[in-house]
Amino acid sequence: MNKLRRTMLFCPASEPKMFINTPVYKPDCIIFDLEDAVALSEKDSARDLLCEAINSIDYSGIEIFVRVNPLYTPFGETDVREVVKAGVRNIRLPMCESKEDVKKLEELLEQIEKENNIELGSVKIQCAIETPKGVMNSYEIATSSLRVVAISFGAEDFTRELGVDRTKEATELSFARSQVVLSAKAASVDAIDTVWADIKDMEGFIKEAQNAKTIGFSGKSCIHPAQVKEVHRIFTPSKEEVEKSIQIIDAAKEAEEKGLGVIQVNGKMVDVPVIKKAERIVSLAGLEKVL
Ligand SMILES: CC(=O)SCCNC(=O)CCNC(=O)[C@H](O)C(C)(C)COP(=O)(O)OP(=O)(O)OC[C@H]1O[C@@H](n2cnc3c(N)ncnc32)[C@H](O)[C@@H]1OP(=O)(O)O
Ligand SMILES: O=C([O-])CC(=O)C(=O)O
Ligand SMILES: [Mg+2]
Repeated sequence: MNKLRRTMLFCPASEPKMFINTPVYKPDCIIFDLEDAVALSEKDSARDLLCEAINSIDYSGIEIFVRVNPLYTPFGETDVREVVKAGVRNIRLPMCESKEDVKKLEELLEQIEKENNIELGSVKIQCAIETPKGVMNSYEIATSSLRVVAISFGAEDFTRELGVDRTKEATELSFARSQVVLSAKAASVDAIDTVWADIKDMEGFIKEAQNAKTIGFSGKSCIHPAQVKEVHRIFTPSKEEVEKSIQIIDAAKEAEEKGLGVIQVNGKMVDVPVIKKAERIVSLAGLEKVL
């Protein structure tokens, strides 16, 4: 864990006013979208606009991704070529279904890097898993290239492909979301949960974000600025959690010095997994500057 990816705020590349404002909301990452948020007739102009603007805005440390169109569409390859030449170093690949999809993007990136004197391997990939086939292949996707830094789940396309409605209870998503988390963890990459489309339903959004944290996601995609601060609150360890973790780590150190194994802190057993979890919380808090 060395980069915070709690929030990925989507912003349509066809909306210059919105994309100038995105850093104001301080998401950990911004995803400029050239795919589904952009009308077919606007694809070329949105790409041009984004490439023009990307270097003139101060994103002050926010990680920038661009969601390109899939490589099987007439826009995908040009999207990748132009945004990488404009300086983008993170691509979100939508509708990713197999390791071959990643390999195709990897070959294209290698070619673009060579042609433009860009360090080989410097462009990273986030694979969006949003079909049943993608879910079934999520581990091979996550391990298909050293460039893959994260995999994300997309519930809107997933439910479309499954032929069901997306419900607020999200029972139709539970297996797939957990599978994406397990594949990401097994591959040591980040797992990013899906967007919540009902921007007026904050209660539903918060419930889903809390569940995302509970089942192991590293963060959640957002579509509206109001969602960003809620995800940060949920995914940031609280002061109490950090204090409790420090207490556990200190007690474990003392026990080790005394040659003791398992101990108890505040009536709860503390052994190796508990200590490791406490260390993870403290390290996360360090990244998030809670300490
Ligand atoms: C299934 C998928 O593929 S999801 C991914 C693709 N979808 C997207 O990228 C959509 C991203 N989100 C949006 O485009 C917008 O939030 C919308 C269209 C849904 C709603 O936008 P609005 O009607 O403007 O919402 P609202 O009035 O609440 O916005 C409040 C302010 O936040 C800004 N804002 C809203 N969403 C965003 C965003 N994603 N990024 C930056 N700014 C935003 C608005 O411009 C507005 O700014 P202002 O007060 O200066 O005028
Ligand atoms: O990746 C996401 O969360 C958004 C998306 O494309 C989908 O849900 O189909
Ligand atoms: Mg989608």
